[in-house]
Amino acid sequence: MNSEIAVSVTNVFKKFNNSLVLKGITFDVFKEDVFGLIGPNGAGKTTTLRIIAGIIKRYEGEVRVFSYKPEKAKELGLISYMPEDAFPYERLTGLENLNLFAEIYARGDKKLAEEYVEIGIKIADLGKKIYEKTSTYSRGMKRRLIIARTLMTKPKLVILDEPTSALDVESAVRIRNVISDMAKKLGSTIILSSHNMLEVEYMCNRVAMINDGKIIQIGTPTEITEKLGVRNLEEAFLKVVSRDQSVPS
Ligand SMILES: Nc1ncnc2c1ncn2[C@@H]1O[C@H](COP(=O)(O)OP(=O)(O)OP(=O)(O)O)[C@@H](O)[C@H]1O
Repeated sequence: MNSEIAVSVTNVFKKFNNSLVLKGITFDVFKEDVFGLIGPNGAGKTTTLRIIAGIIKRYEGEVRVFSYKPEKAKELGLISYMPEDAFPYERLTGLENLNLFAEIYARGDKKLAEEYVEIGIKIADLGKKIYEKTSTYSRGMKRRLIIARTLMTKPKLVILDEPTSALDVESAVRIRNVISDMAKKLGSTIILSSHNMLEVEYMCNRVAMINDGKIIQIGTPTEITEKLGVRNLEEAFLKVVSRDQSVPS
């Protein structure tokens, strides 16, 4: 496993309207990790991802992405971020969506744009549907196209906010496989968020559990489950949360 640090998050605090939503978050992500940030609704996953992606710029603490500040890493094109509510352009076909983004990211290099699209078509794996307007796509197909669009430019850091939320089992499994597969093939570092702990256990080599703006466990899924003497990450989460709540602060 690679032990070079891709992303470091050190003692990060974030307030929204005087309400503290991140309460001193610290973790490292290693190069080529598929790193899962897991926790319940409102725990602070999206806020953390948006800070790493260079979208939220005001916070306390230090974040580095390949040694750069997130804004700089974003400017250098090192980060590709997929928000939870990302959708393709519905008036365009799947292929036109991929072409559009490939042209933007290739900055005039036609050959590179073609290469991106070729990779995108493979990742999306939509068959003939790729030639149809995305307004005719199911939710799972749209998600596959968006993930293809996010990964096809071979970014050094891919950030996926809830990549499989609201998908049926079959679509979720396909997307999980694409993510695990592409991480290996493209050599990208991937950070994803999810509240589905079992899926994260399957997909990620390292995870951080976040609850109420704090990291409560970090490690490989096996390290965490063995340390806590439980069968899976769901049980681990419940055990840590109930233990924390039973200790007066
Ligand atoms: N722009 C904002 N303004 C005010 N409060 C915000 C803003 N963004 C997030 N919050 C609050 O910060 C907290 C953490 O939200 P965040 O979206 O990071 O959680 P999450 O773990 O991603 O949740 P979910 O799983 O529901 O997407 C929540 O209480 C949320 O209401």
